[in-house]
Amino acid sequence: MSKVAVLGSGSWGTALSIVLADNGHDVRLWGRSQKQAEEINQHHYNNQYLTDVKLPSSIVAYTDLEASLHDADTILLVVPTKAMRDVLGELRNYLDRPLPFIHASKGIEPGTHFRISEIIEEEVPQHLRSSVAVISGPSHAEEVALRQPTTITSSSLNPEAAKYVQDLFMTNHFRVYTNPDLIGVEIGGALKNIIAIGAGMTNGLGFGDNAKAALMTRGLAEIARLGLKLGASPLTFAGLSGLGDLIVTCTSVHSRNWRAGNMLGKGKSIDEVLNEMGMVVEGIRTTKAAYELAKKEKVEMPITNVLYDVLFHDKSTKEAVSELMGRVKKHEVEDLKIDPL
Ligand SMILES: NC(=O)C1=CN([C@@H]2O[C@H](COP(=O)(O)OP(=O)(O)OC[C@H]3O[C@@H](n4cnc5c(N)ncnc54)[C@H](OP(=O)(O)O)[C@@H]3O)[C@@H](O)[C@H]2O)C=CC1
Ligand SMILES: O=C(CO)COP(=O)(O)O
Repeated sequence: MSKVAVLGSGSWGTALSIVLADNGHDVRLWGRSQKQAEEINQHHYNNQYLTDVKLPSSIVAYTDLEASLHDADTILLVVPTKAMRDVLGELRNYLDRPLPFIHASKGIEPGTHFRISEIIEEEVPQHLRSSVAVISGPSHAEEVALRQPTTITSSSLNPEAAKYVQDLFMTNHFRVYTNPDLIGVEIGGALKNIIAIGAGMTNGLGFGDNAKAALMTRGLAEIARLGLKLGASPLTFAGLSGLGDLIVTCTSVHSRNWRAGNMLGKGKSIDEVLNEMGMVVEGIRTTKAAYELAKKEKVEMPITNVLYDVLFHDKSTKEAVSELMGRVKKHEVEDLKIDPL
């Protein structure tokens, strides 16, 4: 059995801690809030992030990062993307041995356009990490915490590391596949959040299922277009970390990205939305990163581009829809220009 330091005690870190504890692992769940740590250690609840879910008593909460890492043999990072560098920067001061790093966060960093595995590689010296892996797929914390059937993918450039993650998490209600396409898995997980904001927005504007299906399908096309340019396999985008996660995030009331988009579609400002959410909406920052990356790579991403203007340049949501619907005529599948019979 492993001793896992889970860094990030929000909804997803807590839900994954339940999976690990159910599998018999020792979990040290690190977060910033003393009040929350006391609630977990004394009463076995994290009600701020997972209301009314009783946690296994083998989950021990920490606010001292060094103490949480003391005898850990595995690190699971689950903080929002914007906090990743700060946490890694502190963590590396407390390690004196190489450990496997796993992350479960979904984002791309604006400016550098790094995926999270790349941020880990930059922040943690090689002699302190034995491998880097990601776990990603259609998995709302609220359902995982209730032990409802969930499937997910683990990926690493090191096949043994992906298998280690599979063994670490796999239970009879949490099924883990492996996929060697690290770029595709991380890009799919991060970019589906942009499309989910758009899907929520169409709902807020009063549109129905046709608009949602259109955004999801054309959204997947542009995610795959960028992913392929970056070296991902096209098949990954049809898998759990691509289409699977896109479906769950664009159609579930649990999705914070969908809910944020829905509020924007109803006319709320971005500041009002963020104040009301109280949880991370990764798609906002990732929209900026993907917008920049698409420009740099010269990849056409029309949905990302209009959402960038809505989120960062006050374009109205109605204008965004007209702009998308009024684009020049296109082939649906760029490479498939079959001559008519
Ligand atoms: N929720 C889900 O269903 C899923 C989420 N994810 C991904 O997991 C990642 C985490 O999301 P999630 O747990 O849902 O987010 P939540 O909003 O539920 O919680 C965020 C957590 O991050 C902590 N945090 C915020 N800023 C910092 C910081 N600077 N340093 C340390 N800790 C910080 C918060 O602490 P505090 O309370 O002190 O502010 C809180 O514990 C995201 O990348 C998300 O996309 C992936 C799959 C599913
Ligand atoms: O990634 C998720 C589900 O797989 C969670 O999505 P949200 O961050 O939109 O809630």
